Formats: sequence, structure tokens, C-alpha cells
Amino acid sequence: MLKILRESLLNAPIVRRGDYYYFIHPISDGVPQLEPELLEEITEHIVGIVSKDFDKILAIEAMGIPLATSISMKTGIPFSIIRKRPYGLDGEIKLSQETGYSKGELYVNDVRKGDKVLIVDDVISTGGTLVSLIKALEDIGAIITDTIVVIERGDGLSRLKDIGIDIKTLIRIDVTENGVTIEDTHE
Ligand SMILES: O=P(O)(O)OC[C@H]1O[C@H](OP(=O)(O)OP(=O)(O)O)[C@H](O)[C@@H]1O
Ligand SMILES: Nc1nc2[nH]cnc2c(=O)[nH]1
Repeated sequence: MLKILRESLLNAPIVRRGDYYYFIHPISDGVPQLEPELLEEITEHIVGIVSKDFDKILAIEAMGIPLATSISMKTGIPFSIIRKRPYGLDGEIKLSQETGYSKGELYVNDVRKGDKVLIVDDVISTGGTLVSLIKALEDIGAIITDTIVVIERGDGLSRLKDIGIDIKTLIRIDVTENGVTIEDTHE
């Protein structure tokens, strides 16, 4: 299972961003081009493993968006986007995003107390992005029914587990200057 995802990861180019070996892949970058068969394979898998009880999909800009679009079309459930720029709307919440190679801000709009949300993103690495987002959603009083991330690398997943947050990932990889190796596929 997840044959197309596995094969495409093994072919992913690597670039350096400071000390960080960054893989480039259709799901995490839109480069090389994202083939519909790959998106379909991943979407089918996600829809098969999430609890069905959510009423909103939340995607983190930018590369959560194609995943959320596809899941939304398959389930008929709407999505909204955690954006990297503010709108200044009432109730907008700002949070800090820190990854292994960048720092910035994220802005949550259109999430209310009691909303049942499915969070979707392309990659977890340090876990910095999800820690900030999940804390903000808990402060709002939203109910997180599942958090799904396609590609896992680094120690982010165990960092989240240590603070009581469980997320699901589809595949775990290691990244070195020589390329991607697959450590585990979560079927
Ligand atoms: O676990 P972390 O170390 O926090 O890294 C994970 C984050 O890194 C990427 O975001 P990026 O800001 O590069 O966004 P992009 O989707 O715009 O490429 C990815 O989409 C995650 O949101
Ligand atoms: N594309 C891409 N996104 C990431 N987000 C966190 N780490 C990475 C990475 O190595 N590649």
C-alpha cells in the first residue's frame, strides 16, 4: 500500500537549508508536479483511517491545501486554511510557527468553540508548527477529532506524544544529504 508515495519519496531531491537537509516532493512542495494518482492514493488512505465525526477540515498553508481540497471533495466536508498572513477579522488568532529552517506567524480564522476539526498537513519534522496550532485550537475550545500528517521525519511525533498529543502519519522517513530512506509505512 502507498506504493506511489513510497516510490516518489525515494526519488525526492535534497537541498540544504542552513544545517537542515530538506527533501523536495510533490506533496510537500508541489514540485515535481503532483500527479493525481498520488493525491488519490493518499486521500483514500486518509479518509479510511480518520474518525468520521468532523465538521471542518483545517489545512495549514501552503501544502496542507491540496490535501484538504481533495479530502473535502471526497467527504463533502468544508475546509478552511490556517494562513500565513493576517486579515484583521474579529476573533483572528495569531500564533508563532517555528520549523527546523524557518520562523513565522500563522493566523487562525473561522474556528469556534465546539467545532469538530480534522487537521491535515503534509510534513511533521520538529513538531513546532503543530504544537502551536493545537494549543491555539484547544484555547478556542475546538474539538480535534484527528490530526493527520502524510510524511513524518525527525522527533516531532514523539515531542507531541510527550505532551499528550496523538497524531497519525502515513509514512516515516529519514533524510540525509544522500536522499530519503523509508523507515516505516503506517498501513
Ligand atoms: O514540524 P515542523 O518542524 O514544524 O515542520 C512542519 C511544517 O513545515 C512545513 O511548513 P512550511 O512553513 O515550510 O510551509 P509550506 O507548506 O508553505 O512549504 C510543513 O508544511 C509543516 O507545516
Ligand atoms: N518539503 C519539505 N517540507 C518540510 N517541512 C519540514 N521539513 C520539510 C522538508 O524536509 N521538506
